[in-house]
Amino acid sequence: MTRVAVFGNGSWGTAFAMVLADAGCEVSLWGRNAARAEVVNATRSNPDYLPGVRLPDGITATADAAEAAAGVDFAVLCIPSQTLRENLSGWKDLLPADSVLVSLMKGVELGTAKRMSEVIAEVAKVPEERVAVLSGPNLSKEIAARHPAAAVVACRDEEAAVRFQAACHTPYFRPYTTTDVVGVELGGAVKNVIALAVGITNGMGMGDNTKASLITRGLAETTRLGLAMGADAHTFAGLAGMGDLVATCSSPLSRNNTFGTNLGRGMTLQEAVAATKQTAEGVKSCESVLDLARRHGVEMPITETVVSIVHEGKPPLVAVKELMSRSAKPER
Ligand SMILES: NC(=O)c1ccc[n+]([C@@H]2O[C@H](COP(=O)([O-])OP(=O)(O)OC[C@H]3O[C@@H](n4cnc5c(N)ncnc54)[C@H](O)[C@@H]3O)[C@@H](O)[C@H]2O)c1
Ligand SMILES: O=P(O)(O)OC[C@H](O)CO
Repeated sequence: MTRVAVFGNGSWGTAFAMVLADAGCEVSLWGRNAARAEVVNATRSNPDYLPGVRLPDGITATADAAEAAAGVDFAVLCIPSQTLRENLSGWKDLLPADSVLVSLMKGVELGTAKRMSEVIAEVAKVPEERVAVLSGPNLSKEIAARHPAAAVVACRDEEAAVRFQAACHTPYFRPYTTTDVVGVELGGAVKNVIALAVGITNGMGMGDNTKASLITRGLAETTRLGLAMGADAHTFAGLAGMGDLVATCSSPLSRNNTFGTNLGRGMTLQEAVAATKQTAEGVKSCESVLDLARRHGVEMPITETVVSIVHEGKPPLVAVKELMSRSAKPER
């Protein structure tokens, strides 16, 4: 039987542990809070993150990383992106030498502008063939309700991607494979920034034309960055690109979208942070995505606008006017 450790028992870590268990894996679900792990085992539920959802018997929760990592084929990492480096430093020596490390995270590291798979390879000192990424339109509550959805597993080693695809394939969760790790990770990280932009305009009372324009031009700037970094343009038309943008920018379940809506309605950054119980990766990653864009000489006007509103205190109305008054140009 395939053994998998999921590090991170928040909403996505728990929902994805369900997918793995439904696919027939033996799953250990690690969380830093021992009391929460006990509650999960005793009640077969995670009331803090997925209230009302019954967890399959194939999941065992633990706060002991060594216990979680013992003998696993795959170590799935699902904690806030900015905490990965520190956490993984403590876990790397516990993982079996032939295990594959899989990122479910959708962020870019502040300061280094590194993608999560790069942080994993660097910290765990593993070749990129042992690092995979899963991304796509996967709002955790809908996956936990077993509504049909698809995703992409990306790994430089296609055979490893196919093995993980089999480990998480269920009647309601359909994973595809690709070797375009860069494209899949950028799709996941930048869509959070675009969802903030959509949320902001939504909170300001703007409608669906605005949303569709931001999604489409957001995809254009994501693709520009991706091409500059060696990604495949097709990836951005797929599940990790357009697919995730549509889900995140349309859904009130999205934390990034909701965070943006709160800002657009007039909350300060501090108020919006206080109103957000879970991880909204775009709030920090908008700065690292912009950093990445500048390192690659790529123009990302929507990302720049989001940074100016979220971190530089620019009033949303002023920022939108500036975005719209940029010089006219051909569509590309
Ligand atoms: N929720 C979703 O629908 C969804 C879907 C796809 C991808 N993701 C991505 O998955 C990642 C995790 O998101 P989530 O939704 O599970 O977040 P969450 O806020 O629901 O849970 C985060 C988990 O990380 C833990 N955590 C927080 N700080 C930590 C630290 N310093 N050290 C160790 N653990 C810490 C929390 O206790 C919690 O268990 C993010 O990168 C997110 O973008 C989320
Ligand atoms: O709630 P969000 O904004 O982090 O989005 C969740 C997922 O990434 C959607 O695929």
